[in-house]
Amino acid sequence: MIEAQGLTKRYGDRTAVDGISFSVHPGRVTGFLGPNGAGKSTTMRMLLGLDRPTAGTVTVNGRSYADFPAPLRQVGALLEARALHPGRSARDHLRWMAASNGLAVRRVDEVLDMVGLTDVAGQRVGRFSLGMGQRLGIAVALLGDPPVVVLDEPVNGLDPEGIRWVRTLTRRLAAEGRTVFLSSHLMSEMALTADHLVVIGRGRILADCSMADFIAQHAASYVRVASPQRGEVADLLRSQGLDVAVHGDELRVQGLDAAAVGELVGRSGLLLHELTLVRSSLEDAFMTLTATSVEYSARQQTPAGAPR
Ligand SMILES: Nc1ncnc2c1ncn2[C@@H]1O[C@H](COP(=O)(O)OP(=O)(O)OP(=O)(O)O)[C@@H](O)[C@H]1O
Repeated sequence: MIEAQGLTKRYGDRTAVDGISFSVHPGRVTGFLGPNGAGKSTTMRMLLGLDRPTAGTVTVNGRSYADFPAPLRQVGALLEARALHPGRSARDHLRWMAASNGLAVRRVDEVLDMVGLTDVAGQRVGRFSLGMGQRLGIAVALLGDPPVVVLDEPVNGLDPEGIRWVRTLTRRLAAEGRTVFLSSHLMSEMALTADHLVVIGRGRILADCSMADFIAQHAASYVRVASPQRGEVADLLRSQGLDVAVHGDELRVQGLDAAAVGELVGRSGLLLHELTLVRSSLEDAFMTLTATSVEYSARQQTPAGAPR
């Protein structure tokens, strides 16, 4: 389990992470979301002992990363493209990582197989594509068979097959009882992968809840209604106290489920051509929740003198 308590990082007068507390539990995939500059990478770097908190703590199974005698056995991590020796082969890179961390060299072929790099294991990593480099980074993360796996943007540079592979892999790691903590900009992918979400904006926690609760709380679903008698249907639904918005040829109705809307209209004898429950996506929910954080960071990044 990963636990952050009052975790804070300041760079000069800029607060990148502002006193956040959260827990990442084993047996499920926890997604870590936030707009650009929200503090995700800084949090992950502190978790992995690459940056020192200004205040607060972050621990893995009760200990700081720096206190683990063999960290790769405890926490496997993929951060943004790591420095690889371009002349070394993928297999040699993994062997070197295994040897320098006291891990069994036979594990190298197992992880090469797990990430689908067996056929190219002898090639120099300098000639690897971005996606192959990501797979190698994931192989390093899994080398020590760790109970906790932290992946920052693991699907970057992967093709659709690779993206699906990361989804299956992370879900399997969680099903094996591991703690899986994952960031991604691909919302549709995160919606399919994560069970739980921690969302940050401007260095603070905006949400820490299940995926289902997040979507239910932060984006509204509605019933799409199409009818040749649109005006009468709208009047009827409004007379029942429902919220009805007109969008082109369709009505968007909130306050009742599709079956109940259909029964109401059906009893009145009016005609219906379409009745569909439209569920909001994770992306809608994320945009709603983080709108202010995004505006803030957009303003922050406007160059001096540029029109606003
Ligand atoms: N070494 C540093 N020195 C100064 N400021 C930094 C440093 N690292 C990060 N920051 C600032 O801290 C804030 C959080 O950055 P961080 O990279 O953690 O965000 P992020 O959520 O990972 O964003 P992205 O999705 O763009 O990677 C940003 O405002 C960033 O400019």
